[in-house]
Amino acid sequence: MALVPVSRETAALFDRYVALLEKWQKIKNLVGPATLAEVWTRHIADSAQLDALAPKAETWVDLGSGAGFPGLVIAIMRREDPDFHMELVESNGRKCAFLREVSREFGLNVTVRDGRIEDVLAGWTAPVDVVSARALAPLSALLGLSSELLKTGAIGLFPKGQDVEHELTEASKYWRINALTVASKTDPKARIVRVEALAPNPSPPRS
Ligand SMILES: C[S@@+](CC[C@H](N)C(=O)[O-])C[C@H]1O[C@@H](n2cnc3c(N)ncnc32)[C@H](O)[C@@H]1O
Repeated sequence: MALVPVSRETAALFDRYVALLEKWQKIKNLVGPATLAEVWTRHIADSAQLDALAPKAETWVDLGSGAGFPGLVIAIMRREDPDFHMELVESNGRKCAFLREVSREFGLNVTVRDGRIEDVLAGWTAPVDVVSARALAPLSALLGLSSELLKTGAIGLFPKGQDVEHELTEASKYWRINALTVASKTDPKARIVRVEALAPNPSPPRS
């Protein structure tokens, strides 16, 4: 966690979170087994670095949360802010059970939406400050999934690997994107795309 320093209390909760993840992993296989050896850098710090990119966000929606990256990590960091609320959208029932268990045990202000992103967001009307997704889909598809939230003022935070420029070029065929990319603190080849505004490209390529 030297890459993304947190308070001693938050570090202690991360310890408990990792212990629960390791316990559940044995029977529920929540994350890629090879990634567990590097859980602190690969999952916890990699998720925690998003906090500083939206420090005033109060309502945050994390798509395809898996075992809680980045959504549950952010909810742990913001647990003392009474106005903060995290929505985790995940279609895998085992992962939802884990997300609910950690949220309940830590008393977090989290709602777990057990369902497909497309269905959960279809009827969404509440204002959202941030929409995030890590390791879910190419940027173009992420923008499609989250476009209604982004068009109504949410910012998007999408951690990406070394193909980020290609993904931005592809996505800009379909979208006018106002975005900046931020260097990752955990991986020198990775970047985080921060989408600040989105509109459809008026002349998308013909399919
Ligand atoms: C590769 S995992 C990434 C999990 C987590 N974001 C991370 O970075 O570790 C993708 C997750 O998205 C979920 N997922 C994929 N498509 C989905 C959909 N259409 N609706 C809801 N969840 C979805 C999967 O069940 C899986 O847990």
